[in-house]
Amino acid sequence: MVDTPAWDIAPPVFELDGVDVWAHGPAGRTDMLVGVDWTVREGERWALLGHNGAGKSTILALAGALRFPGNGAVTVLGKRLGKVDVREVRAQVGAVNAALRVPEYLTVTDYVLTGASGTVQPLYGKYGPAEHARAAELIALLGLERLARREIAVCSQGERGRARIARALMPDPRLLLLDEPANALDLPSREELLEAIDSLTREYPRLTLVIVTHHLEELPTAVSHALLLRRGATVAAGPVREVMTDANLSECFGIPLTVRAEDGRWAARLRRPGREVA
Ligand SMILES: Nc1ncnc2c1ncn2[C@@H]1O[C@H](COP(=O)(O)OP(=O)(O)OP(=O)(O)O)[C@@H](O)[C@H]1O
Repeated sequence: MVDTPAWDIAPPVFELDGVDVWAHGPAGRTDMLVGVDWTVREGERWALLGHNGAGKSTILALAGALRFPGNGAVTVLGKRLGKVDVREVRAQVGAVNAALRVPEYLTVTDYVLTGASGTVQPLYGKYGPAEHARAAELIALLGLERLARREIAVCSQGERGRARIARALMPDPRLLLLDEPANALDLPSREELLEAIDSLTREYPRLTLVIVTHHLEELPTAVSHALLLRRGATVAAGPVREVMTDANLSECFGIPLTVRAEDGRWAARLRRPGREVA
């Protein structure tokens, strides 16, 4: 066997080393993450899968430098949380959460431009030709060209979702976190969004992506790796084809599942005894 040369290994972008996270509430202590080790390297596109309450959002909060671990070490873009100014880290991480409100009165272009200043309101004096050109490029990449001058108020949920991603990409982040990007989208909107994410990864092959979802059907073909969580602990992590097995997914979601891959897209359904698919 030939060893992989060191220069072939992409640098880590996000690392968890023995991470525990917990919280204390009226009902006592809740363990949110338990002994999680995870390394995400530049250009990898990870699916982060798990049942409700598995700890997915907690991991995204660590990756976005929005919270600290109780035990263990978290390193984002080479910076160890707790030892650096988190604002420096946050500026290089794009986070997209479908639950966040988008200002309705802005046009798609103005909304995307606000990503350059990291503000809710546009700061027009701060946007020069470079920012306008980048906004136009991202709007085209996310398939929103026709809507560039349209107000967000009249955009569909799918269009808003793609605008959120374009906005998050304005500062040219090295790590992009997508929290349930296809949540509540109808089928055409979901497919447009997944196509847009695939185009994005072709255009920016060094961009590192983490996509959180409960549904395998909501994963774009670009996904290269998967981390499966159950009750805050890792079930499996690694290249998507090795990890997304019936056994691992069944353990992850706590029900017997049959998993299929077709043209890079994934689907899962309940395995019924005596009705196994050949
Ligand atoms: N502030 C808190 N205090 C106590 N428990 C919390 C707190 N925040 C989250 N939790 C609990 O930690 C666990 C992990 O939550 P997290 O939001 O990371 O899960 P998730 O996988 O993102 O879930 P979902 O798919 O429902 O969004 C859950 O059991 C949740 O109830």
